[in-house]
Amino acid sequence: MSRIPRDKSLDSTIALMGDPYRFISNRCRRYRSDLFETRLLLRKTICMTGPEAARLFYDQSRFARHGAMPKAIQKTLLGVGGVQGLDEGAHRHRKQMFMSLMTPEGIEKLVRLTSAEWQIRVRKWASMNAVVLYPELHALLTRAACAWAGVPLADSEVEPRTRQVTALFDHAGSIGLRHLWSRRARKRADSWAADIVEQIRSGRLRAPEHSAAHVVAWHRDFSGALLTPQVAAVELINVIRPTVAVSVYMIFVAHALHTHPQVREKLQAGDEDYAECFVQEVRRYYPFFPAVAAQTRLAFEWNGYQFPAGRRILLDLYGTNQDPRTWERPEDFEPERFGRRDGSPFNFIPQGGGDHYFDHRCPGEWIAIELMKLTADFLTRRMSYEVPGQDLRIEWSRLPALPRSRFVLSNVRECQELHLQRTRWRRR
Ligand code: HEM
Repeated sequence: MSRIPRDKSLDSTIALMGDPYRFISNRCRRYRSDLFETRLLLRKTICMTGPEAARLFYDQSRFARHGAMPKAIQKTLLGVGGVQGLDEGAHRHRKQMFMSLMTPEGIEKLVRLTSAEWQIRVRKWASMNAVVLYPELHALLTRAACAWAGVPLADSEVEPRTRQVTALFDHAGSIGLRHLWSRRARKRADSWAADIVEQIRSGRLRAPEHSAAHVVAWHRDFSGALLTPQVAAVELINVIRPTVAVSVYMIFVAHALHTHPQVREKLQAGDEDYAECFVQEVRRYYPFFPAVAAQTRLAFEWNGYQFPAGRRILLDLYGTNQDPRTWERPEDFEPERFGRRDGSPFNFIPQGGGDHYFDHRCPGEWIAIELMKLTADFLTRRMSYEVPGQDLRIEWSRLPALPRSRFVLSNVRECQELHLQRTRWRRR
């Protein structure tokens, strides 16, 4: 039996916060192992990286999610009582509710709504000297996500709701005031969403039948009861918040187009297959979600290592997407690699691994991909712009990591002649 390598420091929380994306893979390289043990927030934690570790992590007979996420993340990013902390039958039943929203028609509708918002913004940006893209995308996506989810949003509400929803993912991983702001935003966003659920149930608000607000408000839990308004609110926000968070990937689409101009030419030609490979490479190459947490249900042995019961486990998402055993020259940005990928659900895991319906893998993966393709389409074919001098270096210690300048555009123009119809959404 081999001993799981132990990190030397008493607690590694500060080291993790300082380099959240490379903390696990750097140490695994140092220990020449796919796993090591450390303490995070004083709790013993086994950190793992790579496709074999990912396959193990998604074995539900060995790992559970309930109680695995630190409270600070529950009180901000995730909310309390949502699908992320459920296990077994209760999880599969709730997950089905999310998957029922991810139909080709549903996703196509969201892409249409987002495209209309992009068009409105491009016209506005054309009258501005400079545009900081990241905050602009927050408002654009909040409008599109709410319209899609059946959540009414008056013009006067757009700004405060955008700030609240954004704080849930943009400030959750911070400490100090930004973290407190995220906690306050969670309380406000939950009470806004709970009110919408109650309005739908009492007949004061009619949400379209297949919209997220309608589906969540009338969803019956495993036991047959309606969700409490508080839990329904968390699940409704579980649709709106991550849709707005696609703004992070959209910024990386812009960043990749700027730093790899040869890619832009290929996208301008309108090759749909290449566009798919491009956004997959953006999701592989750039950092977003560093890791996911679970805990062992029971003691077991794996590859000669003994795992104790009740141990917290962190799976390295970013490092697995960069693992040289799967990816040749992982440090190169090369969309073509996705034309020859094996398609394993455990070696490319920017939004989690395993199965969308049965595991905790992100149900919004197809949304993220389609909204990123839409972004690439706008930035290469439907508008022109310049990228003025700015600091585009990525802030690796931030969660989520972003270019320091948040991507500034100038001289924006709408391309009338390239208003081409997007081809229909197709699931791969
Ligand atoms: C912005 C891009 C996105 C990223 C980087 C992302 C990332 C992730 C990750 C890493 C997980 C956890 C996987 C695991 O625990 O194994 C997750 C779960 C989840 N995501 Fe996403 N996500 C994104 C977009 C979306 C969208 C657009 C939606 C919905 C509209 C969504 C809804 C959810 C939900 C509800 C879960 C919990 C699933 C479960 O526990 O079964 N996400 N996401």
